[in-house]
Amino acid sequence: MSDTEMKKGLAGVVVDTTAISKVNPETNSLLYRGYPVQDLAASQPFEAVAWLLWTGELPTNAELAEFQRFERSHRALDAKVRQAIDLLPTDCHPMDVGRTAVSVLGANHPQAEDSSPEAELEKAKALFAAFPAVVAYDQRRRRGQEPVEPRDDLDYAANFLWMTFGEEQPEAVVDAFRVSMVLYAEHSFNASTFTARVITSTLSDLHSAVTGAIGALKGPLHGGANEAVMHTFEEIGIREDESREDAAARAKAWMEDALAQKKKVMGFGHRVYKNGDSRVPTMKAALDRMIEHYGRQEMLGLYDGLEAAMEEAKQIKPNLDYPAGPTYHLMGFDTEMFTPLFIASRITGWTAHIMEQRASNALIRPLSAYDGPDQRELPGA
Ligand SMILES: CC(=O)SCCNC(=O)CCNC(=O)[C@H](O)C(C)(C)COP(=O)(O)OP(=O)(O)OC[C@H]1O[C@@H](n2cnc3c(N)ncnc32)[C@H](O)[C@@H]1OP(=O)(O)O
Ligand SMILES: O=C([O-])CC(=O)C(=O)O
Repeated sequence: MSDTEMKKGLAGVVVDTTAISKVNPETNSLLYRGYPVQDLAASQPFEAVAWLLWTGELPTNAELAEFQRFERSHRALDAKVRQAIDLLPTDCHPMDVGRTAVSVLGANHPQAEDSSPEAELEKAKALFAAFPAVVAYDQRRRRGQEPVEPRDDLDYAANFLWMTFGEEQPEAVVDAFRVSMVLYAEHSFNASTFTARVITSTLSDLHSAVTGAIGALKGPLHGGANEAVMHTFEEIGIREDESREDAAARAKAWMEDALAQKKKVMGFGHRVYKNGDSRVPTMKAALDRMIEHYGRQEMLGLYDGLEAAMEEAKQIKPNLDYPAGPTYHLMGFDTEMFTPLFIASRITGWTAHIMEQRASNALIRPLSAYDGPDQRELPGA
């Protein structure tokens, strides 16, 4: 690329190095600090994956136990955050609630303006621990339900579901949720992470960078796609008593019609992976387990029908948001809450990148090619 060549959307441009994750479209693989993501999803608590992303190594048993103690003692919904959320309408988008909550947490953090590595790690851990209560509180207030206090005998994933639904969830459900958290945690220089890095590159603070990242994640071309996938399913119509075959046929017809109208269908395609998203097989397996658990074969029909029709027409593969959306639906989350779940997970990757950017900073400021009017004189001059 010459110095002046323009790359719209920065497609194909390498902006910096990172040691946090490796997205490899050739081998269709994703490594977090060298470990295949599917191996982490098969064996690690989400707390251990967060630690890995921040520090570069999996925690020892003692480190994990200490971090889990910290996480459990920082779970309760902050009173000021609760007040701020209560000022927001119950029909605003839950991503606005998440964005506001992080902003309030930043404004009230005693080390808000301390960007030392120790303070950054402390803030990342506290944010990781605090965010599930924001999602759970917001989900419940929208349903007119009282908040549920965290339980410190449950791990991150089990407690997240407990605070949201007020009932302990079966092991299979907790595990599928944990898997989704591990898979959503990190993906190199995606739009929201890049936003966090741009903000950090001005030497702004961690909570500002995460708040900006949430804004970038909200859009349907990025994290908002998991919500949009469910809107597609809802538009097609979810009929619990329908056979898998009938659901697939209706979904296929819907997709053919959408593509004939040149619509973009969320949950398909990816800027980096052109041959399938490395995380989809693991997330799809978790979805299959949920479909089995809840006895909802018609959901599989909708899933398969859309995927097959897209493959036939355009050979475009599903991305992670495609299996994640129906998984969260089956667990009982409202559709609008899906992208805040992505925030809860990606806080780990964002904050790891914020620390990496700060440790080796250069202001991120690309050039633009001007295509406005030539220099001209003011009228009457
Ligand atoms: C966790 C995540 O954030 S994963 C991404 C989540 N986002 C989505 O699911 C949104 C839907 N997908 C898309 O919009 C795109 O695939 C993106 C934005 C993710 C990546 O796009 P890009 O690499 O910029 O490719 P681009 O959008 O230019 O697509 C290339 C071609 O494939 C088509 N295409 C790509 N994705 C889709 C889709 N989901 N539905 C229909 N057509 C699509 C485009 O229309 C375009 O066709 P054309 O060349 O005939 O104009
Ligand atoms: O990498 C991307 O562009 C989007 C994505 O899949 C992610 O952030 O998980």
